[in-house]
Amino acid sequence: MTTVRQVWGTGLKMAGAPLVLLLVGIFSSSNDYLIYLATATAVAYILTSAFNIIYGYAGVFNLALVAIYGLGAFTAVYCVVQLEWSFWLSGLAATAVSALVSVLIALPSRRLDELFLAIATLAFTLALTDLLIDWEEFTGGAVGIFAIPSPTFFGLDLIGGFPEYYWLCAVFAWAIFVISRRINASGLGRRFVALREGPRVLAAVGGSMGSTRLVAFGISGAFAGLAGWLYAFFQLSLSQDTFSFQRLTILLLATILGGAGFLYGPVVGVIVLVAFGELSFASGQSQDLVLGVGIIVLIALGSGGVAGVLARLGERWNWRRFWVPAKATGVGPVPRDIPQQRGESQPIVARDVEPSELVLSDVTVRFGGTVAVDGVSLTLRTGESVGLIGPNGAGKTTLFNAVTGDVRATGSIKLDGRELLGLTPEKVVNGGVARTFQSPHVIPDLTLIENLMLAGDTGSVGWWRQALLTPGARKHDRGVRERAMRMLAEFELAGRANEKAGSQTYGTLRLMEIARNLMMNPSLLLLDEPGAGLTEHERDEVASVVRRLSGSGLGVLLVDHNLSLIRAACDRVYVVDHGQVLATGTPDEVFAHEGVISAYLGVPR
Ligand SMILES: Nc1ncnc2c1ncn2[C@@H]1O[C@H](COP(=O)(O)OP(=O)(O)OP(=O)(O)O)[C@@H](O)[C@H]1O
Repeated sequence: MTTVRQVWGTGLKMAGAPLVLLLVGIFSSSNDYLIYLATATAVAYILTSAFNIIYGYAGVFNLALVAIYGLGAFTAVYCVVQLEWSFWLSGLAATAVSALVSVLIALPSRRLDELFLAIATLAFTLALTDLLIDWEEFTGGAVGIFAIPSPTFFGLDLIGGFPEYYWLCAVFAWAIFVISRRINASGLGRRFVALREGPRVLAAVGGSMGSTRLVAFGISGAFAGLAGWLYAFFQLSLSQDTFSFQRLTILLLATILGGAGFLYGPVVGVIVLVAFGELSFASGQSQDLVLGVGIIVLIALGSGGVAGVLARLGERWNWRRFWVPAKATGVGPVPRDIPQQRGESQPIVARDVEPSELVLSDVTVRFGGTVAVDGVSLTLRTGESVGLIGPNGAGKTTLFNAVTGDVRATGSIKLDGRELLGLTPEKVVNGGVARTFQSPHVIPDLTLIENLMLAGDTGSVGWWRQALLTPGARKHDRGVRERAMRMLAEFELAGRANEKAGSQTYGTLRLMEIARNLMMNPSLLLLDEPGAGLTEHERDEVASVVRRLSGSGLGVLLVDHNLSLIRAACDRVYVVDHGQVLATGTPDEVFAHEGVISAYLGVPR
């Protein structure tokens, strides 16, 4: 039974899209209007996929995409009409120019937050539109360009609106679908998800917001340029309408209505919008009215659009054995043959940790007039667990933030002699210092194994190999998945690998966050209040995990208010108060220290 289902699933996956495109082509080839509609739908699908990659997968609201599409269309026509290049070369040029310009837009805005980035891309659209209209040689100005020559392929005319041109567009639509699916199931897809769900999560797993954004802009720009090229030779005339605001609205609507972030979202969205368009045509209503109704439907569907509704229904009625659309997570099936229980005798980190030393000297952090950390010096070596305690507001988290590059500090923070001050959080993580947060930084919509796999790509294959899911990238991916499963087993979480992080207890999430950090093979681990909000049993589990971590060679710096956890887990303790080190020594020594007792009980020193 399983085998039949597997064969059916694989067959559907491999042959489903080409079969649908083939049937559409055969069915509509005898009718001019239907073939025109089918071709327009295929081109619109490619453009919508471009927006789905950048917005649906990576969460970047890039309003410049329609302008990039227009740029691709005009570049292709310029290459053919003015430079007399071949049709195919013009497609290559349109795709490359669009990808390049898209990356150039992203470059100055690498560190902007979402809203400002959206405004920046909108400003780019306005500027490019004006520029293109003024550049008459390139765009034909306000009038546009007419009489674009039809392409030929080995003597065969590919005239827009005729079946041959549909087949060309169908092949490209299929290729874009395959690439989108591969991105969806790759490490690159995971990075996009992390970017979408929170840049701090991305940095915590060693990814760079700036470069992940650049890749998303590049890929979506290339898709949009390709769509522009196909559109230009389909219409055989071009005007400013190619990148009008109405087209932008339709693009947004198709992506969000279909289901942003879902592989099948653009397919559904484009089909629904084409149906709406036909409805407006048949009923004699204006397209704006139909668009308005579309937006109302969109609001009624809630987030996730049509694909989201199908996914919710599928989960409720257990349609999983048939088909349920899945949102991009960058994860394939979870292996079943991995041990579910940890081996107590085995260390958590199954590798030799390189000896490492973190040395903080005279570290100071100021927030305006507040000195949160005031000249702190401490050391942490591999193979030891060190506690950092102090009353609320003493500066413990700020000190963590200084080490991990989350706040500016003065003084010196050296890892094996290399200065960490001034490095970005992802560079610190990639240098071997990982951390957890006071409230766990996880992606609630992803399962536990998916959350772990986000961190499994350090030192991995390049982004383009991941995007194309080459054999090397596939092998790497399988390795990451198996390692994530083993890591979950080490924390006795393997049984919950497929459960959403959002439905887990604090205790599970804290262990999962530690496991995710271990996926990056750090030398030193900073744990910020791992015992907060846990039951006594869960706190004992955390203490045992910390002991096992330092026993297997890692250096652990542990902040917590629970002194029995600190006593059970730590070899040495630093006590801070008002940003300064008050005492240091073994747990027994510091807990007997008068100044520590008065700081905790609030008695004047
Ligand atoms: N981003 C910030 N901007 C301004 N002040 C801050 C900021 N972060 C921390 N502070 C201040 O710095 C001081 C130290 O705060 P911090 O969170 O590091 O203390 P803590 O020891 O971790 O406390 P807790 O145990 O309650 O988590 C506090 O006075 C806090 O108000």
